[in-house]
Amino acid sequence: MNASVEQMERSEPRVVLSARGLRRDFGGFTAVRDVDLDVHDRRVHALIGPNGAGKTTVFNLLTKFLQPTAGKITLLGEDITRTVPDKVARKGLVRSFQISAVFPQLSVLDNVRVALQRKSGLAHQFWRPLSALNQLNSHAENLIATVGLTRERDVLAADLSYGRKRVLEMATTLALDPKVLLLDEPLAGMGQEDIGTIANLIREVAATRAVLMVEHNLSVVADLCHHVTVLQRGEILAEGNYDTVSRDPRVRTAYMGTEED
Ligand SMILES: Nc1ncnc2c1ncn2[C@@H]1O[C@H](COP(=O)(O)OP(=O)(O)OP(=O)(O)O)[C@@H](O)[C@H]1O
Repeated sequence: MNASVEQMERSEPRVVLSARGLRRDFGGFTAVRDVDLDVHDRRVHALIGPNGAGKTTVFNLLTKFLQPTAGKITLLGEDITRTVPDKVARKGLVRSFQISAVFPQLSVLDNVRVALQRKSGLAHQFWRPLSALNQLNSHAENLIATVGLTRERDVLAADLSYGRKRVLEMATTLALDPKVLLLDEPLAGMGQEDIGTIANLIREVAATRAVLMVEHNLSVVADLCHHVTVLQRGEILAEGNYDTVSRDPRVRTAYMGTEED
């Protein structure tokens, strides 16, 4: 490792995505209010809170699927408050399970190749046969190995179990090489074995990028996340590492009766 890389590894990770004074009104109802958020490179950041707290709305605001009523959003130092979703994704802010569609009638390999094709700008060559994607093969094989799907390489996506499908979605998302990865309840509906696989994958993925995730499974949040932001009724109730927020009496009250911990 050269000296500058080593220094970067040791230094405090930089903020890659930030929001200031984020607010969203729906008619007379304020779903998100005064939200300040800093998401750091090489860190897993969780957004948690009881049902209706505003987590999905914050995700939709950050990915520009919703326009904020007020506030500012910055990605890699650039103001993206008024940028359209497609452009935000191309700048490196990608929400998994959003634009990374999995095609059921394509194999695992072809799904990843198609995703890589989009990233490489070959997408406009749609009239070419699938064999035109061969140049992307080795990259696709690497990605499939990274997520642990090598054995299922030639299996149709439709024939994968639910958990393995989510792993494939992760691969197609990573094909876009996001700088900031937003994961919407990545462990929802999964069995214990798949939870372990996806959790390890998220940890690996965050070694080279930022991850912001909405997650209800608090033991996974405790295990995986460096930083936790707790929302309640659209506002930030508490933030810090899991130990700090889980000991906060306000957080315990907010969760009382909705989560066991
Ligand atoms: N398009 C909309 N129009 C009106 N109200 C909305 C709209 N979208 C969300 N809301 C309201 O905003 C509040 C926050 O909703 P949001 O879906 O962001 O919460 P959440 O924390 O993601 O909840 P959950 O954990 O249940 O998914 C809720 O009261 C919801 O009813």
